[in-house]
Amino acid sequence: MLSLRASSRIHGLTLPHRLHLLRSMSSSVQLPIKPLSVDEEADDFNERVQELNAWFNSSRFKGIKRPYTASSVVSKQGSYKPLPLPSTPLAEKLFRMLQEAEKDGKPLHTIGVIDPIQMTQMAERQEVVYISGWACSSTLVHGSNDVGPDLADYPYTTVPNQVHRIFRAQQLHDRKHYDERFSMPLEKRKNLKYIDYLRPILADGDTGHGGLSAVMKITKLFAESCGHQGGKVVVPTNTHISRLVASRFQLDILQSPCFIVARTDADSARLISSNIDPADHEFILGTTIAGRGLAELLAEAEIRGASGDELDAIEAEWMEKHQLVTFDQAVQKEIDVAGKGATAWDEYKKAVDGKSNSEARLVAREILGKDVFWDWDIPRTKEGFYHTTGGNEAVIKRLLAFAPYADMLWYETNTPTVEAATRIARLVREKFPGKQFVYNLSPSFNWAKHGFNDETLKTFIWDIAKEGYAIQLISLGGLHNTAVATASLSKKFETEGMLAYVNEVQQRERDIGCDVLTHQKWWVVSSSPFLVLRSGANYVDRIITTVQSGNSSTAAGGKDSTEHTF
Ligand SMILES: C[C@](O)(C(=O)O)[C@H](CC(=O)O)C(=O)O
Ligand SMILES: [Mg+2]
Repeated sequence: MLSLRASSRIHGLTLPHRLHLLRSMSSSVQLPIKPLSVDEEADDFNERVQELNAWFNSSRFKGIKRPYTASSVVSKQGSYKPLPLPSTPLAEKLFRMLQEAEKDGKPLHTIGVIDPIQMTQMAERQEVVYISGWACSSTLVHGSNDVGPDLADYPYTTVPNQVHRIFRAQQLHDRKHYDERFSMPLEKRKNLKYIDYLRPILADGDTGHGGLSAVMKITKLFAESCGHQGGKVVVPTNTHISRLVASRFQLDILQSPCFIVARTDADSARLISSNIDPADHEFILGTTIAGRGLAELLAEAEIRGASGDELDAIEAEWMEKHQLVTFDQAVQKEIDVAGKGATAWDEYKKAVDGKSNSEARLVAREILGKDVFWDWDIPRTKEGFYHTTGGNEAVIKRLLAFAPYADMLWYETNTPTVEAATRIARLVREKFPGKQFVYNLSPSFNWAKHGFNDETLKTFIWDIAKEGYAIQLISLGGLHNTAVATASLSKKFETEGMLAYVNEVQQRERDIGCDVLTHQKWWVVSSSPFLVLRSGANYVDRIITTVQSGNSSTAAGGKDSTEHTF
C-alpha cells in the first residue's frame, strides 16, 4: 500500500509547476487536497505526457517500437504519476551491465536458482539471477503446491511468487551484509569482501498464461516482484507481437524500465496454433494429396472405440502416406515436373518473398499455367493446429519480427553450436545493430554429445558472448545441482554415517569458504523468547539489541551459540 502525504497548498506557484515540484520534492506523491480545475488537470496531463515521451526517447529504449502513444499510457496510469517500483533501480542496473557486456563482448552468465540458499551462494560471482518456469513447476507451485512437469498449467502467480521470494531474500541478505560491514571498524571492513546480493532477476513468463489481459497481469506481478520476463511462442508471429506490446504497455503504465525478452521455440516447434499471420505461411506444411482430413479420421476411430495405440498407428500411417511439404516445396516439384527449370523457380521465389499463401498461389498459377493442389487444412491435428517446419529460418524470421518490440531476444536452440548461434545473431544484428540475446545453456542437452572437447566446452560461453549473447543461463542448473549433491550425500550417509556428512558437506564448505557452514549466522530462527524471526541471526540480534537499549541476553549468536565452535 502506498503511503501518500496529503498536501496543503503551496502558495505562489501555479500549475503545472506546483505539481511538478510536489512530485520531485520526494519519492512519494503529494495529492492536491481540492479537485483540480479542468485546465489544471489538462496542464498536468500534458506535462506528464511530455515527460513520458522523453522517457520513451531515452537511450534505454533505443530501437524499441511502441504502437501506441504516451497519452494512451498516461490516461491509464491514474491521476498521478506512478511511484518508482523497487525493481526499477535493478532494471536500470541491468541496462548498464548489458551496455558494458556489449562493449567488452563478455557475457553475464548464470545458473537458474530454485531457492534463497542458491541465490546467496551465487551472489558473489553471478551477476544476474534466473528463475525458471520448469524449475518452479517442479518445486514450488503457487497456491496448490501441486508440483509437476512444466506444462505451463500452474497458476500464473507461480513464477512471480518465486521472484518475490528470491527478491525478498536478496534484500534481507543485503541488509544483513551491510549491517555486518557497518558493525565493524573501517580497517576491518576493508578486509571483508563486499557481496552484491542485489542482482537483477530474469524470470520465465512462458507464454504469458492466457490472453492479452493475462499477459498484462503477469507482467505487472513480475515488475512488482522485481523481474524481467521471457515469453515463449507456440502461436502465430503477430499473436506473439501483441503479447510483447501488451507487456510493454503494462510496464509503461507502471513506468517500469524492466526488460522484455522475446523467446521463440520456432526451432523445434512442429505445430502452430493458427495460420492467420501471413508471416508464418512459408513454414506451414500441407499435403498435395486430396482426401479426408487426419483429424476427421481420428475422430471417427475414437467414436468406434479405437485404443490409444491404434490412434497412434492411424496417425503414423497417414503421415507416412502424405509426406507433408510447404507450399514452396509443392511448387518446386511442379516446376520440376513441368521441366521449367531453375529460372522459373528463381522467378517464383523472388515474386513470393514476404507474400501470403494466397498471393503465392497466384504467382505459381502465373508461372505454371495451372493451380497447384496443396492443402494445409487436411493435415490439421485434432486440436486444430497446423503443421510447421520449425528450424533456423523460421527462428530468424521471428527474431527479426520481434526485435523492435523486445529488449532482448532468445531463441531456444535444438543443438548448441557456436556456428548456428553466430549465424543467427549476425543475421539479426545486420538489421538491428547491437541487439542482445539470451541463451539457454540448457541441461536438456547432453552436453557431452554435441561434439565439444574440454577446451571448446570451456570457451563456449565466451565464444558466443562475442556475438551478442549477453545473458546466458543454465536454466535448470540449480535444480540439477541440488539433485546431485543430495543424491551423493544420501548415498554415502547410508553406510558411512557422520563421516559422510563431514566429508561431503562440512569439510567442503570449509574448503571453499561457503558461508552456510555457520548457518546460524547465515539464516536461522532467532532464539529470542519475544520474537521468532526467520532471519540472519546476528543481524536480528543486533536489531533486538538496539530496540532493547543494548541489552539482549537471549541473542541467537550469543556466547552459547554452537557457531563459536567453528
Ligand atoms: C528455459 C525453460 O523454459 C525454463 O522453464 O527454465 C525450460 C527449461 C529447459 O529445458 O532448459 C525450457 O527450455 O523449456
Ligand atoms: Mg519455461
